[in-house]
Amino acid sequence: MVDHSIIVTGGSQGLGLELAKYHYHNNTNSCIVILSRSEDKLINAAKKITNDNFMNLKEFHEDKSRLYYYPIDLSNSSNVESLLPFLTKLPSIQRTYLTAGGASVKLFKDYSINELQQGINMNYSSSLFLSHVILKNHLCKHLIYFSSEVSFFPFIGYSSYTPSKTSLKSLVNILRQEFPDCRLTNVFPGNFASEGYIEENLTKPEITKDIEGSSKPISVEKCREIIINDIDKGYDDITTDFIGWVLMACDMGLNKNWNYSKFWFLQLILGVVANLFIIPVYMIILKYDINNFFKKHSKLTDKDKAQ
Ligand SMILES: NC(=O)C1=CN([C@@H]2O[C@H](COP(=O)(O)OP(=O)(O)OC[C@H]3O[C@@H](n4cnc5c(N)ncnc54)[C@H](OP(=O)(O)O)[C@@H]3O)[C@@H](O)[C@H]2O)C=CC1
Ligand SMILES: CCCCCCCCCCCCCCCC(=O)[C@@H](N)CO
Repeated sequence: MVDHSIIVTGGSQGLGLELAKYHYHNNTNSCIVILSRSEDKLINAAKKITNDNFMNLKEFHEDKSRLYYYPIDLSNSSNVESLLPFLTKLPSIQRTYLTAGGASVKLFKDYSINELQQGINMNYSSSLFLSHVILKNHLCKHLIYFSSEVSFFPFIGYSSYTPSKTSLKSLVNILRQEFPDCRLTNVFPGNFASEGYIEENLTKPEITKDIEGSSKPISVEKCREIIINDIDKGYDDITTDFIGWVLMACDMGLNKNWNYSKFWFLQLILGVVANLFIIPVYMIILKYDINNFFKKHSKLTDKDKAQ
């Protein structure tokens, strides 16, 4: 008997698909809805989750299927508002995973204006608008946001991505105050080997790879396991590797009263000590490395010009 629903945005690939698959097989009394832009990708994902027992949410029929897909660009505010009638038809929504997002990683000068707009759309608007529809209409009491470890520490290469992920973190802190009855989880993943991650690595500058080297990519399954375990234990600020935990410690500041993360008190102390003694040294070394990167770069482009 289906008695609740779980929504997963970005459910057509990567971590979103993995979360949908997990809940479909482990919560057999739930109805799962996956959302993303591409209908083809959604249908392929639905086939991976269940061989043929899935439907378009527009034809919702609780007794016929437990898996629904809905093609939608979640960064389009009027599209998102028009989802409301479909969402209200669902059995009570227990969790909403706002997984949609993704990074294109290169130097600022190498983006087109359109790519910069896409960065905001995918990583901020896509979670902002759906949260509004859900919270305003009391449709779900547990929303899970996907920021990133980069939201604690912005660095070269991620200019089209990090500012939006930091905005999400800030949004969640405000919404926790405005919706005290709701559980708002913020996940800050480190690298994990999804389709999106493989693609971003094709353009990622060497210096960016060097800086983020301590966040070794884990598998999508492992990432899902860490997140679900932490959610089940009651944590609401979740990182997926050690460097993420350290970076969160350094960033706690005014958030500390709203942070519910693993060993948060230890984090708070470590953060104070690291900000005083370790980070300033690290930042000097980083500045030196970035200078060298640009020197090497300009030598290479000079060579190009000479040829
Ligand atoms: N992989 C990593 O190393 C890390 C990832 N993250 C974050 O975790 C989340 C999942 O990452 P990952 O699995 O790698 O992502 P992928 O890039 O592999 O997949 C992104 C998903 O988001 C969907 N999507 C993108 N834009 C929109 C939109 N405007 N409307 C609706 N759906 C959209 C895509 O589907 P479609 O193309 O069909 O729209 C796709 O299903 C993302 O938010 C990402 O930023 C955070 C830290 C590290
Ligand atoms: C003591 C202080 C030392 C500071 C060391 C800095 C290390 C930075 C690690 C950042 C890892 C970022 C992983 C997430 C990347 C991401 O979100 C994308 N891959 C998206 O797909």
